[in-house]
Amino acid sequence: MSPEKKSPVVLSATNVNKYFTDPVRFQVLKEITFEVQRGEFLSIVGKSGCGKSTLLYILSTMDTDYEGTIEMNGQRLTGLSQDTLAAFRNEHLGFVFQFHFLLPEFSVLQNVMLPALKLGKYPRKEVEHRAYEKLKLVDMQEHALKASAKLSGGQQQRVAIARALINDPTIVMGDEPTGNLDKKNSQMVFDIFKEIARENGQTIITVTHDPDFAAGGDRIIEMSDGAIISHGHENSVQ
Ligand SMILES: Nc1ncnc2c1ncn2[C@@H]1O[C@H](COP(=O)(O)OP(=O)(O)OP(=O)(O)O)[C@@H](O)[C@H]1O
Repeated sequence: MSPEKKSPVVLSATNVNKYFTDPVRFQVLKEITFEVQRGEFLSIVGKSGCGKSTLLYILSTMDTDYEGTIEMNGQRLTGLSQDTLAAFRNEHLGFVFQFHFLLPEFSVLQNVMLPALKLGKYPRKEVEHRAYEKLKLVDMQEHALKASAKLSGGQQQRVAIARALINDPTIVMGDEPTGNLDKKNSQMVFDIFKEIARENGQTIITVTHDPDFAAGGDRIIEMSDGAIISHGHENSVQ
């Protein structure tokens, strides 16, 4: 693809280093530098212990104890206060984990509405309308009024995706989002991610051990021993 056709960069990490000191000091991330484009579906892979989750935790803005620079949406995030980062996260980032972390006693609809109520950008009625839209996207609208604890694992993960999407995040981050799912549900999660990247230009950054999931995206970054050893092929994001 020619450079002028490239989508804008939504995330850049520059010379990111991280050390753990317990029980002994060791460098867990080594000079991590890469960019991610708008609408790109990126997977980060590598052997267990190579530093994938540590990197994702930094990209998620939850870990601020690192060297180097992280920028997202053209904004330098490194050095910002915890409050500013929390507000940034809620507005611009969505998270899907291996375990869904839904509040079991709340309804599906309430779980999905929560991040939008916290954002405070829309009146409650509008939030409810948006939540139904996101539930429709993941084909869970018929379960909106059920307690989330009453759903199957795959259904709960789809609700967790709807919750991650409620504020229309620029970037959706996943840490093993299919790690706990069977093949059919994994495919469903993959299809939803693919659709929002293509249709809405949302960027997907996922740490995964699932080779099919990684292979179906636009690009694979491979890590080994705290460093990026392959940036993957030039993707075809328009
Ligand atoms: N809080 C911590 N303190 C000290 N060492 C840690 C801490 N968290 C992780 N580690 C170590 O850092 C290394 C990278 O861990 P990380 O969880 O990022 O790897 P990973 O690639 O995500 O592994 P997996 O695929 O098994 O989830 C591992 O050696 C791990 O034991």
